[in-house]
Amino acid sequence: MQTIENLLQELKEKYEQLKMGGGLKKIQSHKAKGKLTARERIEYLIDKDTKYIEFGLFAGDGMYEEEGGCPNGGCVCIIGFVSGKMCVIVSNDATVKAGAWFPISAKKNLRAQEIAMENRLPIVYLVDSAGIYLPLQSEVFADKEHFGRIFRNNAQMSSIGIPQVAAIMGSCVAGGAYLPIMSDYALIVEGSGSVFLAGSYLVKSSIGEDIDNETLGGATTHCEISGVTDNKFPNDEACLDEIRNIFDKMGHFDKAGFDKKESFLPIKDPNEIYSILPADRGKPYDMVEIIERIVDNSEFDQYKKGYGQTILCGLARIDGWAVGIVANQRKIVKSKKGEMQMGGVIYSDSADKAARFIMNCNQQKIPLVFLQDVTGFMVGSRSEHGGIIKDGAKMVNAMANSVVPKFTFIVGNSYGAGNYAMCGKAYDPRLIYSWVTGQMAVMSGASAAKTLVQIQTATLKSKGIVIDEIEENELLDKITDRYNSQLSPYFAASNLWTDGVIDPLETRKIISMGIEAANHAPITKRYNVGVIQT
Ligand SMILES: CCC(=O)SCCNC(=O)CCNC(=O)[C@H](O)C(C)(C)COP(=O)(O)OP(=O)(O)OC[C@H]1O[C@@H](n2cnc3c(N)ncnc32)[C@H](O)[C@@H]1OP(=O)(O)O
Repeated sequence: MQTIENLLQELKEKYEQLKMGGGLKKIQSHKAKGKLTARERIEYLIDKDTKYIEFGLFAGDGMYEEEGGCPNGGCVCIIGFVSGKMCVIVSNDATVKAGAWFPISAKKNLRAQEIAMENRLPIVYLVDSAGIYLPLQSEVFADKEHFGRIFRNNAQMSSIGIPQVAAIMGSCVAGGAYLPIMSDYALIVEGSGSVFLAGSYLVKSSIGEDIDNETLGGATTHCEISGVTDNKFPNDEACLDEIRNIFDKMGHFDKAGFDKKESFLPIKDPNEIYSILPADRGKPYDMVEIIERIVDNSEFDQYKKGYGQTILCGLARIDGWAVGIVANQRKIVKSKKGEMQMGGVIYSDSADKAARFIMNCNQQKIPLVFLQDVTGFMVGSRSEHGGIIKDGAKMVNAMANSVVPKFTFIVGNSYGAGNYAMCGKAYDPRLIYSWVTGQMAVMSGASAAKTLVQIQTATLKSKGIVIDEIEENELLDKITDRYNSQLSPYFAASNLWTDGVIDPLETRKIISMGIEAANHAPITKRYNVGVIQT
């Protein structure tokens, strides 16, 4: 059983390793060309001593070992501040296969554009990419959510008024050439920046023309002959300074109007979260104790405290922002009818309460925060006959149709339909992070194995094959191991089912910056839950 200290150490080590992108040797040869690395470009560009959120750090981790790997999904993405303006920054990492796009790179870039669009944040592209990763072209080229979607988004973002600023700081090849040129600004660095639909090798092979890449599509060519780029800069720093100038003059747009007051730290020590969370995921604990270590002044104003107690709902402030919190209670509780309810399980009454609370938050323009530690909805005849499906559906309906921004944190388990009802990735949380203690799957390894073994032995029996206890146990172990390897928060983050894995102490910052980002996008849609089962 992993202690939280071990899990935090694992996070630290993974972060240190992933920060190195394509590795030391590749960084050295990249810098020898006079270029800053993807991370250095971001560090130089953003306002000093301001907070930022990185998303997609774990994208592709462990996914393409046979290809040499694609750490960080081949680009670094953050939400941060440039000249006082909040924005999304996407910085290609040319130390990873010359910044070529793996399938997961497409997913990550689309996520960055989605964050910019949902929150109406300006976006900066620091381009240094060889275009599609050719050996995997069939997985990244032609489908709806593949490479082409980026330029469709460039066009749509432009039409809805989202500023896009691009700097060509390395190669920008083939289809990728559209990205900077479809932005409002296309800056280019002399010597290292180049942009063309086909490089010199392809030009030679297709039309027989002999030309070098710089003459074909370098900074001077595009600033003085084709007019494709706006201005050239002698080095990365000068180009990044110009982006800061552009942001400095950018105007301010309407806000959503979420409520913010003076910020107060929790009175109860947030470090105590580490000791409240049990290392054994099956053990109960009081989620109120966790919430009180996240919210301002440790003040959590519970809604219907005595009813539907396996879900906690209530209002609070986080860094001054008003929030509505929906959290799974892991304590064993006694229902109003006197029955004992298991912590972490959603019952009819808790789903019913949460649905109503979510509706209230929408009515009052209060952003929602979901804290997941859920094993699913209650099973069995008592629950089914009590209509759990319609109460669960009501909660899903209220949450899915929410017009206020939602933020999700996987504190512990995230299993089954509990993941859905508690605003999993499919329900458009503006940001979704897993704590190091998070685990996500359709069910736990042990439950899945028991279920699958029952199905498989029944199938074999129907064919006249009976397996003995030893064989059954081997099957059980095999399935449990496979499920457990996929439960890890890093597996989810590598697939971009979440935006990352965090130390619980980062939760306040992510919620605060997430609401600040969301405040850039006025709510234009009326809350309408459609048909609700009563
Ligand atoms: C929408 C349609 C498209 O996007 S088609 C994309 C077509 N792309 C291309 O033709 C670009 C091919 N690449 C190049 O011309 C050069 O790599 C450029 C971008 C000029 C960079 O050169 P340079 O800095 O010297 O790096 P390098 O060539 O040593 O490459 C480093 C490692 O990356 C690899 N690489 C490069 N491009 C791709 C690619 N598109 N697909 C797959 N792998 C690519 C190189 O093979 C090299 O790999 P390794 O480090 O030797 O393992």
